[in-house]
Amino acid sequence: MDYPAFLDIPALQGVAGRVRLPGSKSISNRVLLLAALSEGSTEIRGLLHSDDTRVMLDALRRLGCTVQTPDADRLCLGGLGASPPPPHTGAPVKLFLGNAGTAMRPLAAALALRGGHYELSGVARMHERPIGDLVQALQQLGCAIEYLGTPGFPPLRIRQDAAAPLALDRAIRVRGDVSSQFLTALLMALPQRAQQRELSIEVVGELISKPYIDITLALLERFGIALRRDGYRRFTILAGSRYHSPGVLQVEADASSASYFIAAGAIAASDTGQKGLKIEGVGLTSIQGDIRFIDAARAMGAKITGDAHSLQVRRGRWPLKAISLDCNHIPDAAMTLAAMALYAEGTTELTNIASWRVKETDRIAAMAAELGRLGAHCEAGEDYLRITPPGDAAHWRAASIRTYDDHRMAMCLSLAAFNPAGLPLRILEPGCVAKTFPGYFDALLGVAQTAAERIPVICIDGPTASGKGTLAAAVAARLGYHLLDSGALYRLTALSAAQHGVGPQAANEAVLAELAASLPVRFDATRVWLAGQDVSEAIRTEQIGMQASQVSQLPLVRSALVALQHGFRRLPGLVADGRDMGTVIFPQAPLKIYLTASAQCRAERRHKQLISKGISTTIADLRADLEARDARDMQRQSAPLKPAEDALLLDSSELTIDETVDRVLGWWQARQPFAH
Ligand SMILES: Nc1ncnc2c1ncn2[C@@H]1O[C@H](COP(=O)(O)OP(=O)(O)OP(=O)(O)O)[C@@H](O)[C@H]1O
Ligand SMILES: Nc1ccn([C@@H]2O[C@H](COP(=O)(O)O)[C@@H](O)[C@H]2O)c(=O)n1
Repeated sequence: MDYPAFLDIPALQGVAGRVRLPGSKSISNRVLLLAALSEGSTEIRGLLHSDDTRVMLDALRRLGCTVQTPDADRLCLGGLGASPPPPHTGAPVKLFLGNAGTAMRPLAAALALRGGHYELSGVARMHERPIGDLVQALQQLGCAIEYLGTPGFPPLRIRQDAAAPLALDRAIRVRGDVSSQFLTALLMALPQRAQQRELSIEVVGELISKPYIDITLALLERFGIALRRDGYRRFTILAGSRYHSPGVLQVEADASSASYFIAAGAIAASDTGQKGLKIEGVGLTSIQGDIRFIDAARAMGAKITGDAHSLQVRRGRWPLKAISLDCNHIPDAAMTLAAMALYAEGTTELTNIASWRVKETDRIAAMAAELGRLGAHCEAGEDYLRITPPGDAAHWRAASIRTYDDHRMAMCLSLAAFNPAGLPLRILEPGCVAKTFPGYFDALLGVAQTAAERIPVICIDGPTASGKGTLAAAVAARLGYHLLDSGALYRLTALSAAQHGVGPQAANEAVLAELAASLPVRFDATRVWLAGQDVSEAIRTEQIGMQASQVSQLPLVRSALVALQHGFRRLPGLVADGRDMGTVIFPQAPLKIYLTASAQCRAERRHKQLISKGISTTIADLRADLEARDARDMQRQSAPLKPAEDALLLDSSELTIDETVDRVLGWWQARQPFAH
């Protein structure tokens, strides 16, 4: 999925419908590693496809695991099981783990205990995320693991002789108060060495994020590992433990990702008669700790019901109620409470969140800064955050939100688009959501509702071959907006008419209008389908272009296509190219461009375009054709081609494509309210 450099979200009003969430990141990466350590193959269903699971999968492939994907929902991973580790004397196996803590920590432990020669590295931020307590615990055992950069942080080198004895007769001590991932890493790695004896881990300090340990324990059990435990202080892996693939394993949808939609359901009004939002793939009995977010959301006012596999959310108390909460049990989802606090009466206090400081970014500082940008007042401490929302609608600001390469910052702050002031919101670098939820914005905007007038439209009208389509597509891509190529609809009508043996002349107006009104058309990112047939090329011929120009003269045909064109106005916005976008179809559009170029220039461009497709023609013929088409478009009675009164004129004769794009984006930016 290509994300733009920023995404502007218009003010949102409601949510309704259903949303299907991607698989849990925590479960996905644990299951991948456990399957890799098992004998035989594991079929994993519902695996999350994101940056973090991709780096884990790449690493497992490099380690020798086989990976097959029979379809989009299933992945079969062949485990390493009893196969011998690579020699510690050979060249290192280099593993790049991006910014995935759920890959770096468990792999470091698993490979140190497996033996071999490895180098584990990640992005710059990963090299700032602590791993010293885990490394120390492994060094206590006698594992040969060292830092390749700053002590206490990745990158790491592991050079471990698999045959060398390890100090496994006493309990391994590991700190639990910095990251629970250190304990998870040891719990998943140690069963490799538990065939002959039982192995114990002792947690030093108060364990944080206990629910993540519960996920680890539940999954260890699924893979055949038996444990004895004393609360969260001591864990003993029983002698004879060995990883067995469970065969098939279904990954639950991500409970942390659910938190954004739970919050949206609690914040956004839904139309009378609608039941709010249904969240599918994760339910009330989830094994993920972040499911307890629903208790906090309920305390703030959300109405949440559900079953084992889904949740139903709607707004209850309004405004929301401010809460004071120890968030140790929901460290990731708690960030969403900070966004909900924007809509609460009073000050919300989130405590015991020190772990936020060592995540993808310093989340306490980042959250305080960005909520402040929206008009909230925040007080940030070492391990707490207090949020007082903007006093009233007048105190909200149209903000340009920094996301710090942190997916959760982007997703949480997107909820500010429901602000009562009706202000749009800009999210910078929205692509960071790919870490756990690549389709997040499509999912949110797919269930969000707002008045059509709030959805911005940029109209680009002009004569044939002036570059409208090229410009419109580039502007839409840069803004993350939808695209309407209205000429394609007239071309489709002409093609459909030809297929039905109906000529494009006025005598057939009623039949042509009927065909236009019921075009069985489907657009995807790059192709156009008519009655299930890919007609992307068929509608682009000069002959169909000429017939399109003829059918477009007919008022009944034009009216028949209006509703279809309005249907393209979807969140977050639209760039529409044609002849009457600014004058007839979207007369209230906030930006209208009338794009021209000299007839000679347009004929030359079209000539070049056709030659590149292997179609031979002359510039003179093309010029005559396009002038005839322009004359017909400009002189027709119904919706003639002309600049809208408030259109900006752009002559591209002397401009490159990039220059026209920059010019339009410059005009667009100048009209946006975002403070920098
Ligand atoms: N500023 C420009 N400089 C040079 N070539 C350009 C420029 N803008 C567009 N072109 C080229 O001109 C050709 C026609 O552009 P395009 O198809 O976008 O025009 P159009 O106005 O959408 O045409 P139509 O009216 O047939 O839909 C394309 O090959 C495109 O790459
Ligand atoms: N809004 C529009 C768009 C197009 N037309 C007519 O359709 C013909 C084909 O359009 P292309 O942009 O794909 O070349 C064009 O010649 C116009 O006559 C229209 O009327 N209104």
